[in-house]
Amino acid sequence: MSLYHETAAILTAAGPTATHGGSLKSRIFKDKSLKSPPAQVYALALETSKWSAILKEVVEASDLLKHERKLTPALSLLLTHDLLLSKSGIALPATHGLRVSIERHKARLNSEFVRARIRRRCATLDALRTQVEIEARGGCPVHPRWIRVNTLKSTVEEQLATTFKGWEVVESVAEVIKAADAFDSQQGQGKRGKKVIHIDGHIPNLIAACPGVADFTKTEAYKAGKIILQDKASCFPAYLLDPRPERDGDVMDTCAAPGNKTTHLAAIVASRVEDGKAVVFDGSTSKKGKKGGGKGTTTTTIFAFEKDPHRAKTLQKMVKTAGSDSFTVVNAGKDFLKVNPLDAKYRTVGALLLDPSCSGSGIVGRDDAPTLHLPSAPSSSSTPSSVPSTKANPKGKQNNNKRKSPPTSSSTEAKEPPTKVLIDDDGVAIPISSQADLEARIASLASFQLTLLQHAMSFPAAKRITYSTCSIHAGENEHVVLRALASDVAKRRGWRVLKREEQVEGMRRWDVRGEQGAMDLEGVTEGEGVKEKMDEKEKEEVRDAVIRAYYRDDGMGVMGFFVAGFVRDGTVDDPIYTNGTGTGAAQPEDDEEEKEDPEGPFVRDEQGRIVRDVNGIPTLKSTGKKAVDLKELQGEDESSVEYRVEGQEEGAGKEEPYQRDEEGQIVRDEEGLPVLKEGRRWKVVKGGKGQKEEEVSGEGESESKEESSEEDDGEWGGFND
Ligand SMILES: C[S@@+](CC[C@H](N)C(=O)[O-])C[C@H]1O[C@@H](n2cnc3c(N)ncnc32)[C@H](O)[C@@H]1O
Repeated sequence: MSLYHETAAILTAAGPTATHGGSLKSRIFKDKSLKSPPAQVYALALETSKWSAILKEVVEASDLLKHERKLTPALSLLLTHDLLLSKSGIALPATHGLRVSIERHKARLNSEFVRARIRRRCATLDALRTQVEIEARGGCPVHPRWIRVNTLKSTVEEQLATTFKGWEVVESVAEVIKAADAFDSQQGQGKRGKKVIHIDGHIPNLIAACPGVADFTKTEAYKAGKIILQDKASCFPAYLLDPRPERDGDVMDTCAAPGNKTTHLAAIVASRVEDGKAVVFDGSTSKKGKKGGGKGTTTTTIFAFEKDPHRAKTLQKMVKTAGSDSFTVVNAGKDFLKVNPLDAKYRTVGALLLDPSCSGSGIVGRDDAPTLHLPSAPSSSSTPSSVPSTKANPKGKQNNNKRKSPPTSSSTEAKEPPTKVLIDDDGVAIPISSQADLEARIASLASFQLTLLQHAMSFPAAKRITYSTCSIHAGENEHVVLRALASDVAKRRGWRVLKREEQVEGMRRWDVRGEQGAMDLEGVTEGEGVKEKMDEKEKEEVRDAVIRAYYRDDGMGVMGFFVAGFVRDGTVDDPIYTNGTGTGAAQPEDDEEEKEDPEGPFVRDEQGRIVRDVNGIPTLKSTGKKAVDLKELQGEDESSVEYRVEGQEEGAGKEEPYQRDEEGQIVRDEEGLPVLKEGRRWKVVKGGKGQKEEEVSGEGESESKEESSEEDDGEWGGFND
């Protein structure tokens, strides 16, 4: 198969029927069956897609597909591209059938191409080239290359002296954008970008560099994890979350791969260093009741979850390269929704970053193919002429009226492609052919995003959350925030939005805030409480609190993005965490018992606290003796337990479980109770045949439940909100 056939197959597989498989680049580079060099296939596919709107006009106006019935629409685009735009022409031998079939129409194709350029008011091919590049990025100018210096491994100073040695540091991002624009208009002419960088004024340790100078992925700094290529807007969530070990304890990144934000969190957490250790949590007051009475000098843990096992591998690699693996636990292939917030492992998680899958509509101009415009194939009834018509469409108009009816095709490629293929940020391609399609897709994503956010809100010690998307749709952004705030879990637990004046300095100064139009709540259904409960003042507070970024010519040079912060002060808490389930929630353990059992069966001290021995076992008021140690019973085989029913003869009616002495007498302890055979234990139950109701209530039960939750793997059946 030729380069052209292989590329055509790849391009058309990304069309209407493709719903998965990742970005164009990853599909090509992972395709082991390709005979042509993947880089060549990718360059051809990408460039032809960029030019396809113009090439489609050229192919249709010249009737190429009518005359060359062996050509498919995709092949015609690829060959025309190389014929008209590639310096080296068509990459086939001069006698190759495909090459011949296109070159015999060269004059006609050329003149249609000139017409297409003039229609676009471009005096030169270079001007047209610039226009095509801008259109391919959705009408936006080229952006700087954003580079985050990973402070776990390097410093801005070190990078200026090494990776950016010889680069000029300019005062504003606007100067970098200007240089980037200049480079953009010269693309394809072998020109390089200008060596200028700007140190960002909003996000610490972030650099904007002019593209087209260096391939940073090839630098030593990149390979060593000293620099990370991450758009400025994508740095907002971790920076806004502002995790502080002494205040927030452990941190969770709930949807983590590939790991840009996980590693950013790690760098921020570690930047709180004072004593050489990565992170120190002092186990202060709000953590009362934790195992061991607080973590003392334990390092903070970042728990990262990634549902997709393949993406999780990238995450693991990135965490390691960034040097944060010693305090990041990667839960590979783990669905965050199945994580039990009450699991003891997560009882000190105070800050969560939620960056779920979204429509990706803010990512324009990323390394993927723009929409492919395929020319219509001729209907099977039309008669091909053997020679190219030089008179078709003499006025140079677009030949749209030639085919008023939908194209009938002999080739599957001839099908009209969907209006747009929405490639979400996980690389999933969804054909969107109507506004209704788009709305349905956004609604489905929003419902999943809201579920994740409510789940994050249910973690007992959580006090801070950021929610972010790289979407521009209000349905995935402001609406999710408003719906989450109106939800039961938010109300019950006292979650509110992190106001602008409470945000970290750089984010406070970022002026692009929530969309006014989004506050009309168009598309949000009645009944969720948002429309009913939220007044205008509250909505305005939210609008000013949330942060947006747009991929457009606004001088910011960033991708489309959205982030909101949530906080709760922790004085309001959910009864589920304080009803004696022993989850380590904000309420002290003894208070929980107080609620459960105001009088209680246990001996108390003068302050009303239950008296316990070193093992935490309380003393029964009724007997003055220790309550039965359920902890020891935990995990034992039921058959090893002998139930002694109050008021009954011990062991009555059962196979004898007691020890006997040499004379055959039952061995008894000082209280007269028979001593059980080895491996057997007493358990006291209240009267009644076969009942196994434990005499020790409340706390004992909660202890055993807590233990078992510590042992499980954190999988969770769901939070019934
Ligand atoms: C937008 S990406 C995250 C990007 C990442 N935060 C970064 O900055 O590198 C969303 C990720 O969440 C993962 N994901 C989606 N649903 C998830 C879930 N329920 N639990 C864990 N991961 C999930 C997806 O597989 C995808 O890798």
